[in-house]
Amino acid sequence: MNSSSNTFTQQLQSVWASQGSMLCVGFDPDPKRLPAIFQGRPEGLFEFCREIADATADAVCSFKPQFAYFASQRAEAQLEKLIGYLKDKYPHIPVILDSKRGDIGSTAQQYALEAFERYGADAVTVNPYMGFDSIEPYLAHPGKGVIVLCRTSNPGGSDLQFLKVTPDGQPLYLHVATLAAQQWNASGQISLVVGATFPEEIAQVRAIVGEMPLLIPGIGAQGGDINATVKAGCITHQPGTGMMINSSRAILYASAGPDFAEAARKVAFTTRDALGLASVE
Ligand SMILES: O=c1ccn([C@@H]2O[C@H](COP(=O)(O)O)[C@@H](O)[C@H]2O)c(=O)[nH]1
Repeated sequence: MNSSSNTFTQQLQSVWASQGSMLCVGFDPDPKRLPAIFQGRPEGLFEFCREIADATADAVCSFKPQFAYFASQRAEAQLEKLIGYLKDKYPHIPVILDSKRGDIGSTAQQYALEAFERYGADAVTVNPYMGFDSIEPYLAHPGKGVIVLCRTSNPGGSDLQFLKVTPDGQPLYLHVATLAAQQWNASGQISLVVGATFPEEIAQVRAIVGEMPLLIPGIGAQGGDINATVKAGCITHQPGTGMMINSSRAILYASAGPDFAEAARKVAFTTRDALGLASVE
């Protein structure tokens, strides 16, 4: 099925149904952790990620390359090639560029072109700290997904996200969820990032945003609880939908040996099945 004319949200709806998966595999290729056969190769990051994609594609609802792992290695061309490969070979699987952009409108326009035209991503992560005019330029790209940081998975996220910011004492992350649901999402392009490390907050956000898709990092290497996450983020009448639950390092580095792809596939399927089971229990 070619889904290039579908919106990000439509792509998600069909991939949740066709793949029966809420797993998002993240590409965070750390040169120091690549299996030996990829070390020192000019396109080692691309080749490693391609093997992981081919090994896990039938277990996922989305792929999420992390921009920093490519940019730090002067490997943006490999990121471009990877996303091109994913879109050609797996057009039904949405690709999220995780670059967490945030800047004034004129610069945000350039970041939006970078994500959607240079890289051809279906969605991009953005930081809402600079307000709606820093998010609007991404929404000018019809059908593309704009995934706004809300309650991040890291411990330091509480430093700012827990601050009470409204007269009735709403913390910042719930205020972001409220703005996203009530003011920013007229076009239906917005999703939110909520960490699996904070299931109570996932449930609070879900109560505010209805059926809005949630990108949930934090299972696997960060130790988030799969059952608690799925129960907190589920859409009651549509089990198996509503979430892209990301795992990067636990899948990428399941083995550092020649069996790395097979090991990644095994972890991806075990994770997909655990997510599926939790959604129907
Ligand atoms: O709150 C956030 C937002 C983004 N991330 C990103 O997700 C992956 C997590 O990787 P793991 O190896 O599965 O821990 C990574 O790319 C982060 O940049 C996040 O972890 N938390």
